[in-house]
Amino acid sequence: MTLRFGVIGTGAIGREHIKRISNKLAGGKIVAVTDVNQASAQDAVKSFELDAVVYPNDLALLAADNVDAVLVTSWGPAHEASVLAAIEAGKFVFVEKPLATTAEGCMRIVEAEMKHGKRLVQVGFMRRYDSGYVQLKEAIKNNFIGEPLMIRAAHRNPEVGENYTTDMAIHDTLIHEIDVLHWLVNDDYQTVQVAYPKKSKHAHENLKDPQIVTLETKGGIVITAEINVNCKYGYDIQCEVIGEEGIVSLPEFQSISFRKNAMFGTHVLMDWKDRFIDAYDKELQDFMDSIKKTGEPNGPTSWDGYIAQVTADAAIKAQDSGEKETITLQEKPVFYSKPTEAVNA
Ligand SMILES: NC(=O)C1=CN([C@@H]2O[C@H](COP(=O)(O)OP(=O)(O)OC[C@H]3O[C@@H](n4cnc5c(N)ncnc54)[C@H](O)[C@@H]3O)[C@@H](O)[C@H]2O)C=CC1
Ligand SMILES: O=C1[C@@H](O)[C@H](O)[C@@H](O)[C@H](O)[C@H]1O
Repeated sequence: MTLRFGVIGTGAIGREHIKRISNKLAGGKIVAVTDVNQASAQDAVKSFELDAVVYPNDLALLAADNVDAVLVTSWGPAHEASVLAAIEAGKFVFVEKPLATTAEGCMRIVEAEMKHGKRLVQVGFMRRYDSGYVQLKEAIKNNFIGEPLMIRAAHRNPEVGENYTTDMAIHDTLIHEIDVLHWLVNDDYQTVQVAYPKKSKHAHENLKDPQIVTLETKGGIVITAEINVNCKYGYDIQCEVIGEEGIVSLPEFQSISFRKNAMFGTHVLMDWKDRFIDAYDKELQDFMDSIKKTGEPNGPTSWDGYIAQVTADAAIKAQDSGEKETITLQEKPVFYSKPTEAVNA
C-alpha cells in the first residue's frame, strides 16, 4: 500500500520532505500540494516532476479522497488550524515543529485526537531518530554512566536573518533540545531560567545572542543549553551527559579528517539540513511504516508537542523575568501512555 500525501507548505523543509518521499524513501507518493503562495506550490510540482494536484488551500486539499496523510510544513502559526482540520477529516498528519504556537493550541489538538479515538499525528522532532542520540539513550538506559546528574548541550548556527528575534531562540531553536533531552533521560522538566552572557558583535541590534538556558528536571538533573545563533564557524550540535560513573557525548558529525597547510582537522557542517539528514529520512520512513503496520504513527506524539510548547512558554517568560520559572504540565492522558516502539519509549 502506498501512502498518498498532501503537502501544506512548499517552502524549505516542505521541499526537502517532498524530495525524500519522492526519491529516497519507500511507500509514499506526493499527490497534492498547497501553499498560500500558489506560485511556490506550482513550482514544487514542476521542479520535482510530481504527479500532483495544486489546491488553493489546506481545506480543499484535505477534502480530496485520494489524500491519506498530510505533511504540515507551513509557518508555525498556521499549523494548528491545518492539523485540526486534518484530524476532523480523519487523515494522518506529519507536522513540523511547533505542533502549535501556544500550549492551549497544542491541547486543542490533543483533545481532538483523543476524541477521534486513535493516533493520527506525529510531530517532526527528528532528533529522536538520530543515531547519536539513540546511542546516548541506550547507554543511559543500560546504566553505562550510572545515574545522569547533568547535561551540557549547545545549539549553534553560523548566522541568522534580521527576522530572527530573541524569543525564536526558544521556540524555533531550543525547542529541539527541549524535546530530545527529557526523552533522553526519561524525566520531566520542573523549572527553567535564562541568562544572557556578553552579546556577540555579530547579533543584530534587537537580538540577544548567545543565551544560556538552564532546565531542571523533576529527578534533579540540571541541563545547561547554550543557544548561539551567530557562532560563525558552523552548524554545531553538542550534548554531553554527565553521570555518577562516567560521561557520554553525542558523536561529532562524520567527515574526513585532513592534513593540509600545517594543519590537522576535520570539516564542520554549515547547514542544518545536512546535520540530521538521516534522522529526517528515518522519521518519515517510520511514519509511513508504522501506519501501514499498526494503523497509527509511532513517533513523537501530540502530547510531546504539548510538553515542548509548555516548556517553551515558560522559557520565554524566563527570558523576560530573569527568574527561575516553573513548568507545569497537565497529567499525561492514558491515550498517550501506551507502550510504543523504541523511538518513543
Ligand atoms: N525539524 C526541523 O529541523 C525543521 C523544522 N522547520 C519547521 O518547518 C516549518 C516550515 O519552515 P520552513 O520550511 O523553513 O519555512 P519556509 O518559510 O521556507 O516555508 C513555509 C511555507 O509555508 C507557506 N505557508 C504559510 N502559511 C501557510 C498556510 N496557511 N497554508 C499553506 N502554506 C502556508 C509559506 O508560503 C511558505 O512557502 C516551520 O514550522 C519550522 O519551524 C524548519 C526547518 C527545520
Ligand atoms: O528546526 C530548525 C530550524 O528552524 C532552526 O533554524 C535550526 O537552528 C534548527 O537546528 C533546525 O533543526
